[in-house]
Amino acid sequence: MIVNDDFLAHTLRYPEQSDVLDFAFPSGRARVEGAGILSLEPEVKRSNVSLVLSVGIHGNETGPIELANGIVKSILAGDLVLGVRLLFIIGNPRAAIQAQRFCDVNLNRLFCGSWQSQQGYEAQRAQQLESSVKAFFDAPEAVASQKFHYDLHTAIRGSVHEKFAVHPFVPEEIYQQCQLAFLAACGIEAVLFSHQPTTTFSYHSFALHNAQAFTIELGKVRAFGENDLSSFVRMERALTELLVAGELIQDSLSDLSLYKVVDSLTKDHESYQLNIADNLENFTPFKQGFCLAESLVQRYLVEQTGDAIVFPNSKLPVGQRAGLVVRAKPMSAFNFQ
Ligand SMILES: O=C(O)CCC(=O)N[C@@H](CCC(=O)O)C(=O)O
Ligand SMILES: [Zn+2]
Repeated sequence: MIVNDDFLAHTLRYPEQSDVLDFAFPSGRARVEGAGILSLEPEVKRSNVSLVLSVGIHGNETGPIELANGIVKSILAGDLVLGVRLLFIIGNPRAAIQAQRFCDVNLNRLFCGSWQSQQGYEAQRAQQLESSVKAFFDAPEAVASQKFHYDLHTAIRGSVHEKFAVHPFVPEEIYQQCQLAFLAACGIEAVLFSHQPTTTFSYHSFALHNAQAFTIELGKVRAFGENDLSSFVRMERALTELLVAGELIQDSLSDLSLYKVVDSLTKDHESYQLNIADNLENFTPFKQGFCLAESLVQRYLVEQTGDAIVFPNSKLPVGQRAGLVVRAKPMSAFNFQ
């Protein structure tokens, strides 16, 4: 089996690959650790960054897969010189082939060991991804480097802010200004600050590996070949600069909209429903007292005018997250270092 420069094509061709494959590329050495998992070690010594770049954790979120695969292709072909350590992950190859969000269960709820109480393809996949990330961040080469994980997604709905990021829950509430300035340079318009730990992939890398880690939403879900790659140019430029020069390019924070997550909605009963239109956009605000969700168990009333919903979804099993309620905050409400 030979890996050519197109790792996406390789992954879709061999979605069940379990063999490890080592090969050289013009600026370093590569290892396919399993289906959709490619680690790249640059030739340059003392790389100052170890970056996990994951895409397609949800199989049908193809825009980020095409974007990141294009950059990795340029590195493998020798058109870009890799300057940092990279673990490139195409998260859910089986679901990507089926053009589905997932096969058995939502992969992005199975990290931090949650896969242990689940069965099926995604449970096995979460275990495999956790161990690849651990090996990557625990490697001796990572010791002196900064650890980053950017987990790229696209949203099911349209959004008032087309591109936005989810910041992991940080108990001490002190945030890294240079990461937010990097997100701004990537073309991110809004950041949500989580209010509690989760079992998402990015939270896992933050909590277990002390990485600066974010879920990044780059627009709306579209099929392979239907993405407008020109909408990713700022993200592409910022990632390329990071991969080649090890630099987080910076943009002013002044255009970023900041939100605190105030509640996580949970589907608490089969009768659970969200009282919103199917085409309502993420970040649409509500009036105080609006009954946003209800079931035979309870009702959720909006606490404050302006509170908005992100990721609303009630077509999921009881017990799962049905959306995040967020509240806009001024920059002065946050502490940065
Ligand atoms: O649009 C949606 O409803 C889902 C888009 C998506 O997959 N978002 C991530 C966010 C993860 C996080 O909260 O950090 C997810 O739901 O897994
Ligand atoms: Zn997703």
